[in-house]
Amino acid sequence: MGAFGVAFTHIREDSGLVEYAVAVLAIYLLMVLIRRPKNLPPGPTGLPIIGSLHLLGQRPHERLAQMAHKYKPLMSLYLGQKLCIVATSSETAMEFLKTQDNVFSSRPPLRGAEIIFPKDISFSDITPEARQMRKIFHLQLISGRRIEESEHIRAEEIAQMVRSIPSGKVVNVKSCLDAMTANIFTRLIIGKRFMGRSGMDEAEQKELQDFIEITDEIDLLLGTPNPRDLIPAFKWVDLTGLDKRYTNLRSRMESFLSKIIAEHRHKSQKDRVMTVDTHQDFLDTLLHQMDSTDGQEITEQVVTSIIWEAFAAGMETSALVSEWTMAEVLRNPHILKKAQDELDTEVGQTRRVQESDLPKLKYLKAIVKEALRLHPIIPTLVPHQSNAACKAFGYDIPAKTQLMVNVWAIGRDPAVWTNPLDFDPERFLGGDQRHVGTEFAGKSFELLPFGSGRRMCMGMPLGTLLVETGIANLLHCFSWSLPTDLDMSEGVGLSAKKAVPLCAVASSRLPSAVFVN
Ligand code: HEM
Repeated sequence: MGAFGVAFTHIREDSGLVEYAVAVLAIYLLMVLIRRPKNLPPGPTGLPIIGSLHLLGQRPHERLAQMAHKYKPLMSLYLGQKLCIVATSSETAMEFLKTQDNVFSSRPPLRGAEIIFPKDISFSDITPEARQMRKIFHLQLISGRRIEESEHIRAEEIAQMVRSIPSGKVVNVKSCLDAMTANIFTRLIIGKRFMGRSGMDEAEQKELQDFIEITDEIDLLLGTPNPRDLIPAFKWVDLTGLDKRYTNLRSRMESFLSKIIAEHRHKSQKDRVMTVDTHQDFLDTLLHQMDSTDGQEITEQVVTSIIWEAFAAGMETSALVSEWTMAEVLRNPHILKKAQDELDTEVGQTRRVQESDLPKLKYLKAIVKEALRLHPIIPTLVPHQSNAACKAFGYDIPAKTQLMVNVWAIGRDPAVWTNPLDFDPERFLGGDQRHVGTEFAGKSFELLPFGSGRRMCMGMPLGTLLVETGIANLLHCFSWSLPTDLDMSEGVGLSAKKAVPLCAVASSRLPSAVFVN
């Protein structure tokens, strides 16, 4: 059942409330029909009250791509009562993310985000206050200087991951990537290492368990559409129980972090439980900012939002891209071989890959780019919203219209990509002259796994560095084979996860001394 299905199951369970809601909505609907704007892009008519929600199915990006065949690459539809436009071509994406980026750089208000992440970056409009947060987020976590300073963390965690992989046995590759990514992010952000530690006491195990549950719940709740966002008559009733879950989650996030803040404040770096790093982590710098402005600009509420947002935005996305990339390489042995040949030539067999090797690894980089084309983790981007009425392609788009850009469908458009469903890194290396200069940093509108323009992913340099170095190490250190046929299906929901975790057999291909360092 898709995320929309999950949300509406709760409604069906409480039929009394449904009757009440239907009566109120019938009246409301009449008013809406009378006020429906004219000259919109084409799209499905939709049903009363729910609009076209029922058409979205388990993987909305797939259904929207099918609908775009019928209604053209710019279509409009109602999700509940919310008017949405969907861009499904590089031209329409460019119109909204570049030409009219200033109009479409707002976010629609989402009840979940308002409660879970008040005063955040990703779900707020770019106000002067938010600009200040974005600056701090950039400077203290993901700027070039910060990335350079934290290289040792990524190197140590990747080394730990390859050491933990047993030779000749079936390995759950997804779990290895998840643990490595989580450790990098927890060390960068709160100076702690949670995963794969032995000898944890009860309090530490509880802390780890809390961390996993909170991050899973954030992911689940943000991926579950709330009828209150889509159908104004539901605004006053929490029919699905989602609001209660948001509030519970937020208080768990606060209490988890207040303990960590207390540790940061009251213990010296050396004494901190589980602390492994001596440099300032992201939380240290936020607390410093908070103290130096007397909490005027940055309050503990803001710190809580930004810290959890950094986990939510960077951790799972990077791990999922890594898993899809590995899966594509392992099901294409000729690509695996070519990548290993490149690694042996450029790095040799007497040491592991380091970040400084990456500029030489052109084929490896093309592999990651190709995985991002076929498997963008946020297939229709985080929703944008117009902050003023505008015209596009001859249509009238009212203010407060939601924009979805189906980057999943754009990356598979046969008019742009030759054999779009084939995994073919060569297409970026001269195999298709049209794509020799295609990149994913927001300038090539046929490849937008990080979006483009003002709301583009802020963490792209860190995310790609982590994915490329992790994948390079896994391919360099091990020969790989698949124990069974690889299931490449996508799970349900708004983000593109692999439905079945990747498992494979790894055998060491480098001398054992290489694994020690
Ligand atoms: C390879 C991994 C990643 C992928 C595929 C990815 C993808 C995306 C996408 C598609 C968006 C939405 C863009 C839009 O709405 O137009 C986004 C937003 C964002 N990402 Fe990433 N991301 C990744 C890693 C990271 C990392 C490591 C961080 C930082 C720790 C990060 C921080 C953010 C933030 C703060 C936003 C919100 C930007 C805004 O609303 O202005 N991401 N990301």
